[in-house]
Amino acid sequence: MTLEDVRKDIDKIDDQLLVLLNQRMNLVHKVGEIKRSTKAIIYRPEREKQILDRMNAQNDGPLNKEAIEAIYLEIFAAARNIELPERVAYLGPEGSFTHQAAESRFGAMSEYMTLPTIKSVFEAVDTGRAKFGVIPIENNQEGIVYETVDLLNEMNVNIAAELKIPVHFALATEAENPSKIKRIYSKDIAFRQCRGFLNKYFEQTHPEEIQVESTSKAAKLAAEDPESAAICSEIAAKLFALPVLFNNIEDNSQNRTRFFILAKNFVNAKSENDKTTIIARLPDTDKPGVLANFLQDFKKSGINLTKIESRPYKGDEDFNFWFFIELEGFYQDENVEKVFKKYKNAIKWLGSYVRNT
Ligand SMILES: O=C(O)C(=O)C[C@]1(C(=O)O)C=C[C@@H](O)C=C1
Repeated sequence: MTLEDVRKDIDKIDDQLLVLLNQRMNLVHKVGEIKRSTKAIIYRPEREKQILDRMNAQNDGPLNKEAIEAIYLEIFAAARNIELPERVAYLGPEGSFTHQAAESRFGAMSEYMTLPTIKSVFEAVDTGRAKFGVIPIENNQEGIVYETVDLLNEMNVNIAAELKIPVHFALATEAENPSKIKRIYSKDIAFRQCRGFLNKYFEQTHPEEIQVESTSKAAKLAAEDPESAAICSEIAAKLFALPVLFNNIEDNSQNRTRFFILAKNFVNAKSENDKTTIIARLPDTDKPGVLANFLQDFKKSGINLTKIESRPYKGDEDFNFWFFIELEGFYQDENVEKVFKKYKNAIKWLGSYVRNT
């Protein structure tokens, strides 16, 4: 078979794929009409997960799980846009890891709002300027983002979904090789996380390290200065058409960030593998046993708590704390409901959503 022949066969398959994709989108359009008449929610992460699991179970390659997911997430995003175009706000700047996270879930067709602070993303969702908001909640190396936790306590928005993405840094530059690089731009945390790489490749030349407020700003500056490089995300390098010289230069390749997708008045349907996030404002936490008894009630009901963080009441003179808590299960599960009922005045439910591994 010649290259021409194979390409002809590929064209035939693409023709069929397009017909099938459009048939799928016609059905999605019908789903949209049904949902509009019943005022049902468009974004159904648990249904998307169910489809992905079904596809992966019957897949026998050569596409791997990640490739299937990437293709299908783009199909779902296009489908949601056909049902109803939804605006997505995310913590910028463009090219940030949050941008990457937002695109991985909402695809290329969605309308995005790039906002400068976590608070402004919450406000955009709260006021309806955006249907969804994407913000970081924690990094597995650096810990929790307290600003996000505090805003979840203060504002009234729900968690519609979580997603975790690997944090990979690239060295992007117009320079041909590391010896020509005189300056490196990046964020303090990125310099810290790539120290091993920097020591190895720049042991002789010691370029100046210039700290800027974001890795996308670093990419922008490096794109204007051929004697420099940026440590940035791949998406930022792409945005400023900056060639990537080295990929995955972080010392710890396990580095992952978890994001929440926020929405107003959002309730998921139960899936097979749910998590729930709540805030607990227990009275009298300075008295012995209050917190212990509360935690015991979860244990007695067989509920696994996966996270607990304590936060101070702002403006409070005493040392009282409220708690950010995550647990396994769905808010309507009998055992979860029972504990929630007992503490109904102390618990603020933020969301139950399908677990993203
Ligand atoms: O099944 C639905 O509820 C749909 O809206 C369809 C669909 C899909 O493309 O399969 C699209 C969006 C939802 O998030 C889940 C699934």
